Amino acid sequence: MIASFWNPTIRSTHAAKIARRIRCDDWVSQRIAAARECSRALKDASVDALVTHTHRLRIAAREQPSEELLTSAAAAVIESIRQTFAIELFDVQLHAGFVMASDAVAEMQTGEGKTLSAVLPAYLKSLLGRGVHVITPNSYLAQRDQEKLEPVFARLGVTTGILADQADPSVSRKAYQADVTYGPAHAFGFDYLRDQISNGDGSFAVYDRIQNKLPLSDRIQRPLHAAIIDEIDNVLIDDAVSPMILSSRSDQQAADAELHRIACVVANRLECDRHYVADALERTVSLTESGFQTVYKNRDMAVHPQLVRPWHEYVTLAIRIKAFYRRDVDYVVSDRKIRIVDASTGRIFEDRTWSGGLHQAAEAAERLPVTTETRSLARITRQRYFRYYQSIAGMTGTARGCEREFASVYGLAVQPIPLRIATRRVMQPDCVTRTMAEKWQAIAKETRQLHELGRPVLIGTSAISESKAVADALENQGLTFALLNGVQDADEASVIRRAGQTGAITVATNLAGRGTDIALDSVSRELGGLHVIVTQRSRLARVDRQLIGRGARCGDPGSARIYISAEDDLIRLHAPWIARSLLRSDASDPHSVPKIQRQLKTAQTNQQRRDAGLRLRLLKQDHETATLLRRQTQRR
Ligand SMILES: Nc1ncnc2c1ncn2[C@@H]1O[C@H](COP(=O)(O)OP(=O)(O)OP(=O)(O)O)[C@@H](O)[C@H]1O
Repeated sequence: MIASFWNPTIRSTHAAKIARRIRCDDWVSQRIAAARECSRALKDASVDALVTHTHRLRIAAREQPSEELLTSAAAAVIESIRQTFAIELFDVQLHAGFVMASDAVAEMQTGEGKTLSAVLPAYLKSLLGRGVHVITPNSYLAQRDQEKLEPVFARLGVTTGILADQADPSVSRKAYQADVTYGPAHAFGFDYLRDQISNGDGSFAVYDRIQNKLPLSDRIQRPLHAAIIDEIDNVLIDDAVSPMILSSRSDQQAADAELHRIACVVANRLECDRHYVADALERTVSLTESGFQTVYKNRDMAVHPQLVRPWHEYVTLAIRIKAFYRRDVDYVVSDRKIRIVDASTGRIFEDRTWSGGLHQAAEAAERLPVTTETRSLARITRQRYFRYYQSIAGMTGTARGCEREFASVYGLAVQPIPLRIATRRVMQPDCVTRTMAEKWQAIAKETRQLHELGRPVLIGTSAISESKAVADALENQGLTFALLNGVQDADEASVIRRAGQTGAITVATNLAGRGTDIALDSVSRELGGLHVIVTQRSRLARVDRQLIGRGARCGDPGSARIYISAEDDLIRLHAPWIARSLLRSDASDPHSVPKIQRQLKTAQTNQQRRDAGLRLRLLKQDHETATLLRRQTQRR
């Protein structure tokens, strides 16, 4: 059991078996035709009739899941969506729904209508009455989708719930009692950990829910059954590089606060390569012999009564903060607290802290009160948590490149869904500049030209500091814009609602990079649709593709352009040789652009490989810890 649970070959074989079925064109077209046929019998059915239909399917689901059940479920979903929104589900949406109902990943291009595609698998899995989790990368998308789809499910007699941020356990418990529960991935993971802590036997890392001794009625979650994951590459891959850790938090002043402050002063005196060696990719620092001598010059520090770790570690923490962590990029300061920024979504984590004293080093560097270190109460990797579901499925516009990891880690096959209609997106040639300052000017100029034509423009930046730089450049051009970067008070939903209107200019961090649907008004559609500006290539190509996918959706017109400068993070940190060749050549020479593009793509592929290696290491560690704990428990 444990061996098969961890065996990548068994998982990949399982994925291949599913893939053979869902890749069969005949199977798909027969299912779609049968569902359409069956939905005709339900046309204009009353709510009572639809609820009765669901009731019949629930009985059938308990007896034996079958192809007929799938067809009847699809028919009910088609009809409920038709009655709720007065629209007809497209074939590609049904196709994606069937793929997910078969426990696989549907790769459907951005803007093709994934939100509605998820209704079919969620409805089908809910028929067993054991709860379905519809998991999104963040709370905004969870709430938006639950509000939008609640009437569709209600018409079918299926209840929905939403996991609110920082909700009381009793409120979350109620949300989990619904047939379909929406929420961000971290909320599900942390509720699982909360239940394990209440269980109190500390063995949760090895034994899953079966082992939990807490009565079901006292747990927040029901036993994990089915998960449908939106933006599945973000949830299961990008965010899986670090485990979910539930910790006890205290805002009290740390006993060793003064030591962190002194460490900052010492760190400022040390020189890179002379006193320490820094690895910018791993964000690690090691002291040289000369560094050690300088750090321990004052011998009293080695035996200071408040030390909770060796003195030189305080100094290396302070150096790491100084060298690698940037305000308004990696963290923000608000209410005299450090708040971490999620690099992949641009969101600000309200309740997370760095561990191992790093958070305290950042507080000291920012001259804030230094708080007590959090104590880790429970942890779980995302890989382990999601494997506890009896079935998982998901959807994304960017699964390409992750197929092997999906198969070997989660047993998931990936099925690309054909485009409904050819995209009308015009990719403008990349714009290359030497410096950031030149880039901001070029972006402001292009924005003004498009704004004068009335076209809406979305400028997607990689960090909060960058969004502020763009904002300054636009203000210098006398342009009015909406800023969405997580630190301002603007209501995210209303900014997104206006972003596609004629003449709108929106500057956003990755907050608007995934899942957001920017609707055009009729005039902006006539004028050529949304123009998306990518201010720099991200370290992962999938993040760029998602941002570009905010425009030209569902057959709409639109365009996009990527800006590149020698000072971009991807170049600075991961491919400095590109900066050298860029500075040597004429940046405006169009012949040099394809070469730079190729080099940047290689840098992105290398990053993807490096991250995959990190996740593999984490998985191995997790497996080893689990095996060790299991042996210890058996010996007891
Ligand atoms: N069957 C349909 N008929 C008409 N409009 C639809 C249909 N399905 C979806 N849409 C519309 O298409 C737009 C895009 O849908 P949606 O946001 O679900 O796309 P998506 O694939 O999730 O995009 P992303 O990959 O960016 O998350 C929405 O405005 C939605 O209302």
